[in-house]
Amino acid sequence: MTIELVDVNITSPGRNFVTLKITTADGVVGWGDATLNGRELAVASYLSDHLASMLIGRDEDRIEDTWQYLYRGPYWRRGPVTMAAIAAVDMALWDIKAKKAGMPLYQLLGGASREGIRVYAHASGTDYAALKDAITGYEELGYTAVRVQTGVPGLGQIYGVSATGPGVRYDYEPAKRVENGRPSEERWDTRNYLAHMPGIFARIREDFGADLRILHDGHHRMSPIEAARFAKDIEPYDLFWLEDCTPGEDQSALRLVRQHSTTPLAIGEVFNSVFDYQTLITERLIDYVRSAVTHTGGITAMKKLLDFAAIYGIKSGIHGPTDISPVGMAAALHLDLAIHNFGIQEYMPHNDRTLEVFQTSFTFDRGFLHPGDRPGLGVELDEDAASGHEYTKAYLPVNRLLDGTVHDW
Ligand SMILES: O=C(O)[C@@H](O)[C@H](O)[C@H](O)CO
Ligand SMILES: [Mg+2]
Repeated sequence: MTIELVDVNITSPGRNFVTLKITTADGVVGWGDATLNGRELAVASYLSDHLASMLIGRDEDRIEDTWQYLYRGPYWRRGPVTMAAIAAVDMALWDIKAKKAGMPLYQLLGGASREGIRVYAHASGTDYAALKDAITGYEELGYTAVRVQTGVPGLGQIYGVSATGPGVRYDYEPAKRVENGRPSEERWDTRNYLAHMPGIFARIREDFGADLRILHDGHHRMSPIEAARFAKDIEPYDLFWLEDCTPGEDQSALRLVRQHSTTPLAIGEVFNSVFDYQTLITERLIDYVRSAVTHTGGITAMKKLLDFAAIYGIKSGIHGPTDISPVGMAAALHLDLAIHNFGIQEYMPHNDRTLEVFQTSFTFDRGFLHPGDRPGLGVELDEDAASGHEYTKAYLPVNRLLDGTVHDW
């Protein structure tokens, strides 16, 4: 059969999502996530202005060939806009193939390698007391792993710290609706941060014991030598991982961190190709691959990337904040269930408005997710519900040092 219709849906049920819909000549519908936080319309244009006409009339079953056609065909390669567009096509074609087979996608990827997918939650607090409450709340829900972020003395609102207090469902997402056409700004100081954080990890270990998996996101803010010192300082607290300690472009920066510390390292949410990992994987400079399926060329590309990582003993830690739509999240869960070298999955539940627009079949039970057994990815977009939420510009903040210098965000 052939691809008959290619539609791009933009909706904003609390935040912006771009979703690709591919319909075959015999009426099978596949969905793909094309959401690129803050640059949504660029991917939507890439899909509708450039890829749609290339897809119509193609055989929907030829997923690998379509991937290569879209990747190698246009001469220009890689980059988050291109790779998110290719990812959306790839997810939609896998959704169609699995629906036609009458199987949940993970069956086509080799079947389940585990019973459930261990996830980590986002816990934060402006001070330690609030952070402790947030962690306690997640433990009560059965979570076995939490990412912890906290306020730093001397700094105001900073990355990763929820504005909502304890008891309110944690729904932190730093992309803010834009009112004057520009993103908001935050201030940062790495010295204050480095002085403050080790004590926070010490208190968490004291209060929660040895079992809890503790993760932390450095958000690309440290220089190589700062990251090396930090990773070494926090070794006694046995982190599950330290994420994005140095800027994402600089693969060799992690050599220095590695030489000084055994704290496990994760990186990759801003990567979009296996080539961004070439040095990191072959030199074993990281422990977890953080790519999003949505931003790294889809299921076809992620499966190859994770198989490559497996040869070097490196595991998955697929990106899953709320700027990945439920379609992209489902793609991650099917991979997580099927691959051998699964590490952990990030899980930031979508808000109720998002879940009215995207009907999901994945389930959460005491710290573990399962993608469900509906044929395909298991997520359907309700186009009527989606049409009620108009696109609203939202950007991640810009980060500056205390003297005003623009810094990594
Ligand atoms: O690890 C994470 O989930 C974060 O780094 C988010 O991807 C980032 O704040 C953009 O939303
Ligand atoms: Mg991150």
